[in-house]
Amino acid sequence: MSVLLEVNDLSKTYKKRVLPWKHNAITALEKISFSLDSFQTLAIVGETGSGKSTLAKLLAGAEAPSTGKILLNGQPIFTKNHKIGCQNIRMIFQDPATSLNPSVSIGQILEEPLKLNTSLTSLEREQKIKKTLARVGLLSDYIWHYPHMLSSGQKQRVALARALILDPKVIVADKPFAAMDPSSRSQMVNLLLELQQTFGIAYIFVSHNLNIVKHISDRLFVMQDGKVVEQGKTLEVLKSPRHVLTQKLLYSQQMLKKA
Ligand SMILES: Nc1ncnc2c1ncn2[C@@H]1O[C@H](COP(=O)(O)OP(=O)(O)OP(=O)(O)O)[C@@H](O)[C@H]1O
Repeated sequence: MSVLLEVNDLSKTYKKRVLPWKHNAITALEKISFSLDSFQTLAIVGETGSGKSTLAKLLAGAEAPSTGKILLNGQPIFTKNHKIGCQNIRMIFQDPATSLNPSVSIGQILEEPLKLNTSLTSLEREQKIKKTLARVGLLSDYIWHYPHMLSSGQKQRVALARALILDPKVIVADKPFAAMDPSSRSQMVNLLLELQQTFGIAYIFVSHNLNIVKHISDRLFVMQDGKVVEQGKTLEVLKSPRHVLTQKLLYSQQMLKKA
């Protein structure tokens, strides 16, 4: 049987205009290959500008890769069938304040992916929205709320509901807790773990927070300058980091804790 997600030689080079007639190539992500199964979480950490968000965006189909393929259950997605990719790999962004349209109600935000990707009737969509809100711990009344009426933790739950609503196999979360207070953050971590246990979702989790990464992930990639410089089982990498960058990240996290 094939693995859930297989990534082969995925890379991204951006062209940046430096003069009106001249572009420089920026390799945001060098060729990367890996696989991930249901119930697994891969965490990605690294320095600022190391290519973490680029990898997340490529995996979620938000950007086209320069090279490489993404296979889901052995089938190429995004290149051949964008819709299957969009349904099965969903993304949660860093800042729900900007990723949720402020002029649209929560009900409409959650209905949009259903309208675009399913043939559910209006009543079925409403039922699915209420069920999904309950799954993320929000009352069905939230359908009538607007993003500005919610706390940052509630907004991120709505963003999670929007990701969950199509019953995806993979969720890519790009620094999803960066704008949250520690208590809402730990509630969200527990919620993500619960959802994984129940639905077998695979997570790709980009973060700067090694404590969360330690708690939530099975495997870890450490990135620098568009390359994975260290990888392995999360607990082993964090216990005996071999690369100097991993050691540096651990050291700065420990210093932050002491401060
Ligand atoms: N649309 C773009 N056009 C040009 N360059 C880009 C673009 N997006 C990212 N880059 C460049 O690619 C590199 C990797 O950026 P990326 O956002 O993936 O890093 P990151 O590891 O997620 O950083 P951070 O942790 O600060 O969010 C950086 O040099 C960045 O400037």
